[in-house]
Amino acid sequence: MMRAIHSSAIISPAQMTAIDRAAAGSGLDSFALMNAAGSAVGEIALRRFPQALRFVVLCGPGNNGGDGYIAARRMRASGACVALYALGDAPAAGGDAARARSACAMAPAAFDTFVPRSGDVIVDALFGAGFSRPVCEDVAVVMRKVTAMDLPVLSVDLPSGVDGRTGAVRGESFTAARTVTFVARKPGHLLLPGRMLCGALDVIDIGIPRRLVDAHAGNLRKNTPAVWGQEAMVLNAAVHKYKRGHLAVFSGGPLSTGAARLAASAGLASGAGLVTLASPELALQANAAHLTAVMLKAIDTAEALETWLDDRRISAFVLGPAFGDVEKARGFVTLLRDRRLVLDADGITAFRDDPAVLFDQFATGPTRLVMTPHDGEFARLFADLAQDPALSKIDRAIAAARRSHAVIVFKGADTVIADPDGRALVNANAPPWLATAGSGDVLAGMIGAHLAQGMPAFEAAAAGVWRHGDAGTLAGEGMTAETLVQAIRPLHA
Ligand SMILES: NC(=O)C1=CN([C@@H]2O[C@H](COP(=O)(O)OP(=O)(O)OC[C@H]3O[C@@H](n4cnc5c(N)ncnc54)[C@H](O)[C@@H]3O)[C@@H](O)[C@H]2O)[C@@H](O)CC1
Ligand SMILES: [K+]
Repeated sequence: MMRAIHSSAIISPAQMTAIDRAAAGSGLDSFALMNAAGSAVGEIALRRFPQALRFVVLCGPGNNGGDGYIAARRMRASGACVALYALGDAPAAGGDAARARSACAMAPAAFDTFVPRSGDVIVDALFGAGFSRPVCEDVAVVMRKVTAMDLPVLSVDLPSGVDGRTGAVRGESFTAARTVTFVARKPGHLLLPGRMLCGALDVIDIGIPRRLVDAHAGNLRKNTPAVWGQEAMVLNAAVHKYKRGHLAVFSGGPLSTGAARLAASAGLASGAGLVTLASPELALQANAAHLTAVMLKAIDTAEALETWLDDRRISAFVLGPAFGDVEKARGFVTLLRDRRLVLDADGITAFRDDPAVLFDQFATGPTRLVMTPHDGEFARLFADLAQDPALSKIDRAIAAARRSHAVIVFKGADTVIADPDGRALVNANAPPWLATAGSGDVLAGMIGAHLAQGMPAFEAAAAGVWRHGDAGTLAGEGMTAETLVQAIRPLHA
């Protein structure tokens, strides 16, 4: 009776409200939806926490609490021991939550009388989509006690205290062992710190027709191969090496060549047909000593680069990893402005004093620039966006992409990929050990390879981020950037 959803859509709490209204407008019974939601929660609680001596259902004043009352009824009907506590005022008369509360036929005790005890499993139905202000101290105290006693928490929709739009914690929150949400994931399930607090996530179909969801969902998705797989080039024996793309990676000076070599080898492993390291004269020896399949070319000056660029078969470029010379970086970017380019690290920092100089050069024509900033680099180019507390990481990435005419890969454990046209993806397959020296250089090379093969910039970036996470998982804990490159799987593995 309960169906899990496998869609990659992510919908904001506001979009969820619009979907809700549309469902009511099309004649769907909103109480039936609440019944489906609450029953699913009750069933999952029974199935996943058979060790419970007592289920404690904590109900808030809104519809999240309504789901809690239905769950309590469902669990009681199966013979489980259920205790019910209500926070704040009774739900508004005539609404679904009030109806759920009276249908439950259990009188809830006052929230402040709850004393957690060993063997309790907490069903957290305090706040969900309507969470609107920091939790008060009474609630925070209970949250801290439950966490300190290590009691399992099953959260309804979201761990209470987590903002569904941003993933931020307001005041205090539960740390859930599982979260059951409805219709689709919300940003708070994927963005940090929310993601760390959700535990395992169940996304349940409560019977809202797909057409209503599609009509109100925006352009936000979870990053999966389904999003970019169509654009991934189908490689076969007839494909000439130039058709698989020629990627060029710029090296730093003699004492900082490793980062660019990592990017270059990652580009080759990701499927570029040819990769050339463009190196300063002084670093040629150091680079040559470590390269085999990657080719080497001396490029010191803007003039040398300009001549080299006559070769239009060089189909994408990576500039930034340990590049060092920011003035040279700015000059090179100007020459590369009509080419497909991944700008990372020093390539981003080079424009910190006047980001518009960079953005203007990519303002017209197809989207061809991909930037891969971590938090610090993002703040250098987009200080106002980085500092605006009202914005989520998704909002920031989308605004930055619009402003810079570039695909933005806003890195972190919850990397967001955004296109200037408003599409965005949140990535969720990266293991924590991917945060290691050189990992970003590998990512830049992987995205470069996809650009070189002709994938559109957004899909090239998304595929790079996903394959990077996949390789990290395969390489395992203790990996280094070198073993990460070795773990990159073929595009069509
Ligand atoms: N289609 C849907 O959207 C469905 C929604 N359902 C449930 O409905 C929930 C949303 O319901 P609501 O919009 O009523 O919102 P909530 O129940 O999440 O919260 C709203 C209530 O909590 C209060 N509140 C917010 N923050 C507070 C704080 N820090 N301290 C004290 N009180 C606070 C508000 O004043 C309001 O009374 C979802 O999370 C989900 O659990 C389900 O019933 C299934 C159907
Ligand atoms: K909740």
